[in-house]
Amino acid sequence: MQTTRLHSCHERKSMYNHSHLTQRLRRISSEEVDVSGPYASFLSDIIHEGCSTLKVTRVSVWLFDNITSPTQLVNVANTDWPPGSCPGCAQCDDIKLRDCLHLSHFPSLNYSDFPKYFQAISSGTSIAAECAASDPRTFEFNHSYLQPHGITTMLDAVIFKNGIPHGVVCCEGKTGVRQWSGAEISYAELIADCCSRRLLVKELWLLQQQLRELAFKDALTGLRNRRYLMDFARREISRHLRAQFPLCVMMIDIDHFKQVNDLYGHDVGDVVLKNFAERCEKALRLEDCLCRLGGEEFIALLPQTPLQDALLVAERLRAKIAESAVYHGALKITLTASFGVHEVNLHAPFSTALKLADDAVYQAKADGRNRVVVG
Ligand SMILES: Nc1nc2c(ncn2[C@@H]2O[C@H](COP(=O)(O)OP(=O)(O)OP(=O)(O)O)[C@@H](O)[C@H]2O)c(=O)[nH]1
Repeated sequence: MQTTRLHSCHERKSMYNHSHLTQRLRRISSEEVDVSGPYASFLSDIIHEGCSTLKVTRVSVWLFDNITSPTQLVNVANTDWPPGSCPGCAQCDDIKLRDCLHLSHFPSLNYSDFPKYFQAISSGTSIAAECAASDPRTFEFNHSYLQPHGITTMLDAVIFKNGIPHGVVCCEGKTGVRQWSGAEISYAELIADCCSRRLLVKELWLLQQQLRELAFKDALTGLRNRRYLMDFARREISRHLRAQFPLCVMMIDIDHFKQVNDLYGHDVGDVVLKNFAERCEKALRLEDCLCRLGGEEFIALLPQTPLQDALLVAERLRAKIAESAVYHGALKITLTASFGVHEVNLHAPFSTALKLADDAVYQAKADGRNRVVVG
């Protein structure tokens, strides 16, 4: 036998409202197309929507400082703040806003001041505090916050990360004791879920950025690596072709570096390589791209530089390296380097330029080292 459950008029209305509200929220949350952008603006949009829909005074997002053993809740979004700003740095542009999310700019609550509230959030259950002043989970705010601001009722939905409570979306009202309906609680939870998803996307994006950074970086010196050089050169060649600018490569190879390792050990060799890279980087322009090709071999791409100028740069750097020593503890290590300079034929493959610069280094070594040769 089939049983039919008849919904009361109130329930039907509430169900209709709920589905109508969640549709709006789902639409907003689907608008997060540019995941590289600051998530603060996404959080701001979603809590403003929540504020007007739930007809509350304020909605804010708070995240634990440490998910496994939280000591603070940090307020990262608040409908009271003007869009695109955060309280500590009103001048912050989007980049800074994105970067300052973990800094002390934001208001925070300490576990020691509000232990019951922290414990309630850590339980993972939403807090529908009809009367915030008397609810055992929120009464700790009474004298310092609820009374001074006239807040009477609170609805807090927990934000999860990998199934563990990570923060809270806090909705506050001033309209006396308020009985929160199931639909309203679900709605607040949906806002919290949208926040957790956006936070996860943000983290994945940051990880991806870090991986990309690592893929193009030489681990020892922190300089760019060969992979970066090839990509950078492709773009620079195209730019230089269009503008008809000259482009030069300067290959640098430390002389007798094997002796440094043999005499002082590989660790000291590493220190010398790092120091060498720093000295070269300091001597070059910011727009010059210095990379470590591997071992004791480096290369710099010198944009908008004719051959004569590149030769001057190489000669200046060669002299500087030969004149100054590397100090490591009591050790004083002197170095020289051989240089191969070549003006890139913008119509030929970049690998040809690399080969010719390499040949010039080889020639410099053959001619006695510590010199600059044109390739
Ligand atoms: N410490 C250290 N040594 C490295 C690293 N990569 C390569 N080397 C060493 O660099 C040395 C390069 O030696 P060679 O290719 O013979 O060149 P060289 O001794 O500089 O001699 P010339 O180039 O002919 O002047 C080798 O001993 C490598 O082991 C590194 O990351 N750290």
